[in-house]
Parts: sequence; structure tokens; C-alpha cells
Amino acid sequence: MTQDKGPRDDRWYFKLMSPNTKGPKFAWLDPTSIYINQRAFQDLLADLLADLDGVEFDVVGGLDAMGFVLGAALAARRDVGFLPIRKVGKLCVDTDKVSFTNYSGRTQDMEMRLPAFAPGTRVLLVDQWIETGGTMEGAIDLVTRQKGVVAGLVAIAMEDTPRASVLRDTHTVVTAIQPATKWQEECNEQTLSSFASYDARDAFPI
Ligand SMILES: O=P(O)(O)OC[C@H]1O[C@H](OP(=O)(O)OP(=O)(O)O)[C@H](O)[C@@H]1O
Repeated sequence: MTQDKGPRDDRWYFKLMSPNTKGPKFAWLDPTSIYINQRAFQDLLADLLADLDGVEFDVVGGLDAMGFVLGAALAARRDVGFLPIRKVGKLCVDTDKVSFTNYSGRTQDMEMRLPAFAPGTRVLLVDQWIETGGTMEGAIDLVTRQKGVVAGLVAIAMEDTPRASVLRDTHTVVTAIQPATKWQEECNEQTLSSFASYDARDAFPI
């Protein structure tokens, strides 16, 4: 873990996130570079876990695909199980399915095994990023349809879009990028000032 991670609203590892270099068919940034560097990944997990102190949950539900990385790491740290919520057509067991529309405007289906847990099970939902909130809304539906309790939502960041803001108002939400900060404003603008000096080598494993 880093000795000095920087202020809580300006963590050093935020600037490792990569800009989109492939155009509008892709997401505007790639936070996965944080996972490459062990200090950055450990610091990210420590920050999220600190903010999850006092949030009780029985299992982590991770959203396909990058929510698997963050969710499984948090589950292992908190000594609970991990429930993958998958894009459609992958699971070879009985499933429940929802349709959702994400930032790309495309409608997709997402599945969770059926049954996945007993009624009343507290599920922490984890995804890498929340933009429109459509993907997370679909996961919430899957959990509540099996009578699970959504214990909280976790992401590196959640943009202040209309539906995502509703999620923040109605759920316990933990994000690495803190609301009402410079970084949050830049996420809302979908351009980070750190992109100007971005160097992929800064995220290399040491
Ligand atoms: O809030 P929304 O507008 O629904 O968008 C957020 C979703 O989009 C990204 O994943 P993506 O679908 O790009 O897939 P990936 O996790 O496989 O990269 C992100 O990790 C969320 O899952």
C-alpha cells in the first residue's frame, strides 16, 4: 500500500486511467489501467473498503465483465462469496434474464443464475463504472426479483447522469471518485485533465 495516497478527493491513482484512443464506439475512458499496477490496485481496494466499513453484505455480485475484477477482489478481502452477473448466453445453468440499455445506446441482456441465493440475502453490487446507470439498474432488478436485498452499489466512479443520480439517492453508493469534487466534474464532462499528460508506462507493474 502507498504511504501517502494523496487526499481522499484526489488519489494519485486516478490519473492512471486511460483515455479512449479508438473513437465513439468505445467508452470514453479505460479505468482498467489502475488494476495493472499493484500499488494502485491495492490503494483503490483500501479506499473502497474503508468507505464500505459498516456496510453489511453476504455476497458480492459482480457485473460482466470488469465488475468481475473489482468485485472479486473486494469479496476476497471481505471474506464473502462472489456471484457473477453475466452478459447473456454464457451460463449453462437455469437463469433469470433482464434487458438493459447502456451508454452505447445498445440494448443487451444480462443473466444471473436461478436460484442464486436465499430470500433476504444481502448483495453488494460492484461494477467498474456507472454512466447512464442502465447496467446497474438491470443488476438491481435481477437481485430483487430473487428477493435479495441490494446492500449497496460500488464503482470507481458514477457520473451525475439523471438515472445514475437516482441510484445515488436510493441506495448506499461507494465510489472511489468522491461526489462534488474536481474529478467528479471531469467525469461528468467525460474528459479528465490528466489525459493531457497521460503516459501508459506510469501504470506498468513495478
Ligand atoms: O451505466 P451504463 O451506461 O450502463 O454503463 C456502465 C457499464 O458500461 C461499462 O461496461 P461495458 O458494457 O463497456 O463492458 P465491460 O465491463 O465488458 O468493459 C461499465 O463497466 C459498466 O458495466
